[in-house]
Amino acid sequence: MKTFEELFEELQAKVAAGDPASGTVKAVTAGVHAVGKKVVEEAAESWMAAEHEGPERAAEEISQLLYQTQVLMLASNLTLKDVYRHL
Ligand SMILES: N=c1c2ncn([C@@H]3O[C@H](COP(=O)(O)OP(=O)(O)OP(=O)(O)O)[C@@H](O)[C@H]3O)c2ncn1[C@@H]1O[C@H](COP(=O)(O)O)[C@@H](O)[C@H]1O
Repeated sequence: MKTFEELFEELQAKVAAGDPASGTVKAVTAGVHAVGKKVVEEAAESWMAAEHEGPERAAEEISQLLYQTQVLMLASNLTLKDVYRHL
């Protein structure tokens, strides 16, 4: 189990190191357009799971949405602080 902050720190380190085994590095390299599509896909899957598939499936899809959101932040050179200041 990891928190939102711990996951972002892990992904940031993988991107900074250019870890060749990392799916995140590949996704960030693919760019904002490709990552943005994954965010929209996971948002739709989260909605459908919450409405039709029950809480466990919804939690699973929402975790993927949070992950893809962090990938979009990295592809956009945004930090958690950049986002948190709008909360
Ligand atoms: N939380 C995630 C995570 N959630 C989703 N994904 C990836 O995002 C992609 C989602 O693709 P798909 O939409 O095709 O997913 P799917 O299998 O169809 O699943 P559904 O959306 O249909 O349910 C897959 O490649 C998943 O592996 C994730 N990849 C990584 N992480 C975390 O990021 C860390 C670093 O990962 P790497 O960068 O790959 O080392 C890992 O330790 C994990 O903690």
